[in-house]
Amino acid sequence: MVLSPVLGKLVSKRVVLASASPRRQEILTNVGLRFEVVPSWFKETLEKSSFAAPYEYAIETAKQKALEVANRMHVKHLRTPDIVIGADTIVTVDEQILEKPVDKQDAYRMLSRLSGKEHSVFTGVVIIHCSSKDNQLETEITDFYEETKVKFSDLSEELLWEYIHSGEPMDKAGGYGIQALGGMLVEYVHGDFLNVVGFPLNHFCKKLAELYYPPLKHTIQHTKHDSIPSVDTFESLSDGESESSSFKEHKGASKLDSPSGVICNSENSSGVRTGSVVPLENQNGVLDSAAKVPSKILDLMDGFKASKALFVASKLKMFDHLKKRSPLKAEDIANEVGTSVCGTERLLDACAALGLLEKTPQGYNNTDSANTYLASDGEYSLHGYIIHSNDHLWPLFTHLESAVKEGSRQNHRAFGKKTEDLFNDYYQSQEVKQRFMAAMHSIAHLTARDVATAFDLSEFKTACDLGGCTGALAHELIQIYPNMKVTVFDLPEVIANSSCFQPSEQYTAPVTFVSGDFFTDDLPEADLYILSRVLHDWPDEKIHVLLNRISTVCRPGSALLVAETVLDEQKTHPPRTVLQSLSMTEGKQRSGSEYKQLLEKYGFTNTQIKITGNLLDTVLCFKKSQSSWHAQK
Ligand SMILES: Cc1cn([C@H]2C[C@H](O)[C@@H](COP(=O)(O)OP(=O)(O)OP(=O)(O)O)O2)c(=O)[nH]c1=O
Repeated sequence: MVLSPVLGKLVSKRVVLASASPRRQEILTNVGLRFEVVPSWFKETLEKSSFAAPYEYAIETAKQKALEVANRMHVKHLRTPDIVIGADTIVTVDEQILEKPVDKQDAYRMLSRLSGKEHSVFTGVVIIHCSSKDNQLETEITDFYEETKVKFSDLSEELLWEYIHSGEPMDKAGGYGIQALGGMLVEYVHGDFLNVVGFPLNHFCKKLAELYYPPLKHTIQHTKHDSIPSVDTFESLSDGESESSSFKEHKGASKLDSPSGVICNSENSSGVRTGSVVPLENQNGVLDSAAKVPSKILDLMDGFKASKALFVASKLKMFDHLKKRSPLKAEDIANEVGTSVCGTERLLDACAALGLLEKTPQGYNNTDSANTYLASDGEYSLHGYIIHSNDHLWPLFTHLESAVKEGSRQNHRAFGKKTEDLFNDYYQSQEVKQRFMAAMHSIAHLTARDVATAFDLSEFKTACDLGGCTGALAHELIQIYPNMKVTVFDLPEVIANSSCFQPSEQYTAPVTFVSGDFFTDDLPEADLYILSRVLHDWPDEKIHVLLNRISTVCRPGSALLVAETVLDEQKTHPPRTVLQSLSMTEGKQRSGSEYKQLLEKYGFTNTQIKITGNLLDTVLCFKKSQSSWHAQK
């Protein structure tokens, strides 16, 4: 995200493009945006004459398309996206709005009106920020439009019909596609070319920049406000929650039309910024001089301290104590946990500085996030995974230098044991086994909804989650698809310990647990097999055995759902997954095309990939009939 770092602000969000237009998908994919495509069902039938200007019609249509998708995802699929993007492109000539032609005659009518003339192409775009409050969908809508002027040459009847017979006009506004054969009809274009193709990318990036970083009032008159902000401005910001709160703060500021919150602090200090020694801020509040602070690099340098503070506070169950009773002073917590008062106070302050706790004169409180994700009994507790990160990943990563030099996992240095012995240990020590399962459960529970709903799986009557561990995904599946019967297949030691992770509610169709080794034992029959966070862990030889076995038991028409984080084709995104590879397992993370290729090798076809933008993406593929698979091999 070098050219338009503002798009990086969307990385941690569930972004949905409410459009079936392959051009829009391509434009946004090409700049590295990760999003889901959910075409809108809204019929483009608004009364054109009720709009004062054509662009108002395009914006309203775009808005209705996006709102329809946001509502449908919220109500029907129980998934509220963070951002829905909608667009509508129209062509106007002689004050008439032209949309997509309904048939060849209609295309002829449109193109002959455009022949030899200049016309306008308008794209209306809306960006809807969604949230869910008391199960109600709440939306904040931002819209804009872009106009591009296009002039056609005089078109002969012959050329016109030849073009129409090419089939190109039919799914395009005004009956032409400037990006392909239609380009030959065009004498000039004034304005954004991509706007004609269906998505005004430049204006979109500027709009996002305005939304996430509105210009400061005191500097705006000195700055030309027509460029996309510089790299540091956006990339230095962190992911996740803090991002959405920064969005709110800045949006609030823009509504009030005067700096407030974070921005206000920088303006207050502007009083001392008159001398030449103190660098001036640019329109985004970032220092402009050569002395500007490389905050991203500084954050990376300090990242390990923040991780360790989180790990230790979790290990000492400070978030659990604060969930039970708060506010608590440092001495109270130190007494409960058995730690020094001064050390505890420093750790609690660090957690408050990181936004995990709130500090008040009465003592410390958990934030909502700490209650949900950090307390060990939180609804989506990550406690298990945090402890695993502290006890297992941290020691491994302290030997990263050796790992890079030797190109291998450093279990021998970190734990004094070879990888195989360490693995066997997991199934001997009850405590380590429980800890590992708790870690897997944390992530599976947190990602279950995403994985279960990325595709409509209602056609499958039976599913088998191979390596399904505690059954977190299986339980989510039967909640969403009540007619589905789900089996969890995992090692006997895992199944024996899974009972303490079962949800308290009673389900009418319980999950079945079957023990076995998916490399050697018979796999249960199912219409849908699931491999969630399995493939990236194993070397190619093992994957060969596993996929071969699944392919053999899979009937034609049955499917395999793989849940993993799918890397981009360059394999540098998302960073969390790229960093995970540094633990040097024998397995590897893969890009979408690599998963597709791998699955095709084992007779799976029609591969569809859903990038959820969250922790796990999903790949769904179907078993080919035996004959066509063998014919291809
Ligand atoms: C003028 C012109 C339009 N187009 C396309 C862009 C849009 O996809 C289409 C206009 O129709 P739209 O209704 O804007 O979009 P769509 O139906 O393709 O997709 P959705 O409604 O699901 O968002 O015309 C070109 O591809 N090239 C061109 O030169």
